[in-house]
Amino acid sequence: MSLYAKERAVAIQAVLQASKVCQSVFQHLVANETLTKNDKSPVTVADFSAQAIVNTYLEKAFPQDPIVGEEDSKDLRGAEGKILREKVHSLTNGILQDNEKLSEDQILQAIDRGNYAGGAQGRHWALDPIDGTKGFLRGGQYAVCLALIVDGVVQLGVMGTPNLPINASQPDGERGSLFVAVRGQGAFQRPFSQEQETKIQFADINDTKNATFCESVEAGHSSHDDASLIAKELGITRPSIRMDSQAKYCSIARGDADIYLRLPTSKTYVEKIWDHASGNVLITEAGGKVSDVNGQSLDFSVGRTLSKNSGVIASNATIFDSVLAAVQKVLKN
Ligand SMILES: Nc1ncnc2c1ncn2[C@@H]1O[C@H](COP(=O)(O)OS(=O)(=O)O)[C@@H](OP(=O)(O)O)[C@H]1O
Ligand SMILES: [Mg+2]
Ligand SMILES: [Mg+2]
Ligand SMILES: [Mg+2]
Repeated sequence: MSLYAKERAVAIQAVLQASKVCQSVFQHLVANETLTKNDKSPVTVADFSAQAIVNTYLEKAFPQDPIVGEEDSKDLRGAEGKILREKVHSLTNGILQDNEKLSEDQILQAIDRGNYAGGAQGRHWALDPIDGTKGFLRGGQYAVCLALIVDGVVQLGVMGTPNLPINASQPDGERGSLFVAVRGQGAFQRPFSQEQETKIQFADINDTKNATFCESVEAGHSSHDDASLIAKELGITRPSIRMDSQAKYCSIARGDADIYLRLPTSKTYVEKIWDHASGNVLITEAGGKVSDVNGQSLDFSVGRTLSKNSGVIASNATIFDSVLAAVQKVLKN
């Protein structure tokens, strides 16, 4: 049996079920189901349900493993949280099998298993139950992102992208893909609808002027102005692909585009490990390279955030040094 085979299988099942709950919530979504958290990012019933589902699957299979999850149950507790709690309860159980159903208390506990502080020792999971919540709300791209970190290094990443076309050249075709990578074992994609996996890799590219780059839809998450200066520096003439969520990592890893740019918009924002862990191993296993804007590897060993890093860039290994040089030239000016 290959290394992390059980973790891989459990993570796939957990992400698939969580992705289904997100699809189901979207179908039932009404505007007032959305909460706004203090950091001004929206959080929905689906974020909570997806975290409850993934954490429940992980607890069953790996009861000793701690989890760093984005959400906590604070807004679901007490009289104030009653309506939301009931919605999360019924939607979560709507996806789980009869023998898996959870009480309200079990859901709150499952969500709060995501409170681990992270760190350099041993193994833990990093979970973003919905990455790109804003994309989810606008019917755009979002991703359920789960990664296993061992002694500070990401070893396994699984992402579910319910709205991403399985084949980028057929944008109106079937949607819903899983992306899976284990360190040293390659990167793969499969549709939600069947288990057959296909190996994926970056597009062949030798000259940056033929590249396409991906960036956030939200200018507040990655500087669009700096990205356009970097594109000019690299001779890129194609328009950028603006896409919500870690689906950007999936897109470049399978060759739909070539470069991922996440350029700091403020000196104070610190990236979260769950926003980059699964993408990190997917990029490497698909033949790419990833670093922060200073050329440093992302350090997943320092807790819940990437406090030693600033921004993220990723691309095919062949053009990576040129991309990094252009990023540094623009950001130094
Ligand atoms: N200021 C700032 N800078 C950088 N990143 C930020 C910032 N604020 C929020 N976030 C995080 O961005 C996550 C969404 O990722 P993207 O920016 O790629 O998607 S999007 O275009 O914004 O939807 C989003 O993840 P989710 O909350 O899981 O959606 C946030 O963790
Ligand atoms: Mg969020
Ligand atoms: Mg996120
Ligand atoms: Mg999220």
